[in-house]
Amino acid sequence: MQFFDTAPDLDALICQGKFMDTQFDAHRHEDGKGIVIAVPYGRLYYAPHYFDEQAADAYLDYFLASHRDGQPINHRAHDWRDTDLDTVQFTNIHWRQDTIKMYGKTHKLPRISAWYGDNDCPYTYSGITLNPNPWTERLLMLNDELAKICKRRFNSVLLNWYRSGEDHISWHQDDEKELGDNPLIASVNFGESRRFLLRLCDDHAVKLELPLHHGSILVMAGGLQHHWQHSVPKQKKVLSSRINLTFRNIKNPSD
Ligand SMILES: O=C(O)CCC(=O)C(=O)O
Ligand SMILES: [Fe+2]
Repeated sequence: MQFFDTAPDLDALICQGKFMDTQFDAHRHEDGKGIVIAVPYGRLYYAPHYFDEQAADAYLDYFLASHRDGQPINHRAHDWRDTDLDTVQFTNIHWRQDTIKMYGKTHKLPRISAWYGDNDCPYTYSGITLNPNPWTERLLMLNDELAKICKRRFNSVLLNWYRSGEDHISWHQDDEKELGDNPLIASVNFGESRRFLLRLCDDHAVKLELPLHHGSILVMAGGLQHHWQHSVPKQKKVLSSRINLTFRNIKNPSD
């Protein structure tokens, strides 16, 4: 698997107070690992290499640990695109390929997902309702790590597994009712780097691209989910896996 092997200098991401070649103000976060980018209606925390290579590798191995017919699968060498996942046992994560109904027809989502969280408050996502699995130790470790940045704990996490560059997520906003006003969403990434795109709903010319590398963290805050859309487009040349986790707070109807 090909990863970026040099941590880019955070200062190189900020050019005269702006993020790269954009018009958005940016400054270094006090943690020394990330930068804060101010955008209309919201702000982002972006740490391209929050976890070191070794820690990130261990997370990737954990999420994709699996076997078939009693034989362990080497997830890095395995071609997942041609694999029927019903024939694979995953050791740590209950991966599933969800379906979505559009114009009366059922379609498989172009990625594999899993939902984990505090209790059984169901969450409706892309028209499907998911009940969370109970937290695992490693997911709780990530939640604790995010608390350092976000100063809060999340009650749930959606895991997405992009088996190759064919898997993707189309333009959308995470603005479901259950997430409340101005939801804080923290994304953690392992495996292949993928392009993460943001655009203003009212003016698609106002946009931002952030590469999400192995071991990166991106936090979306403020009114971002109400005013911006985001997507992870197909990247035909990407042949192996990327795991993305988005930590969220789901409001209970009783809250
Ligand atoms: O894979 C990503 O980086 C984003 C996933 C996402 O936007 C979502 O699950 O809502
Ligand atoms: Fe999203």
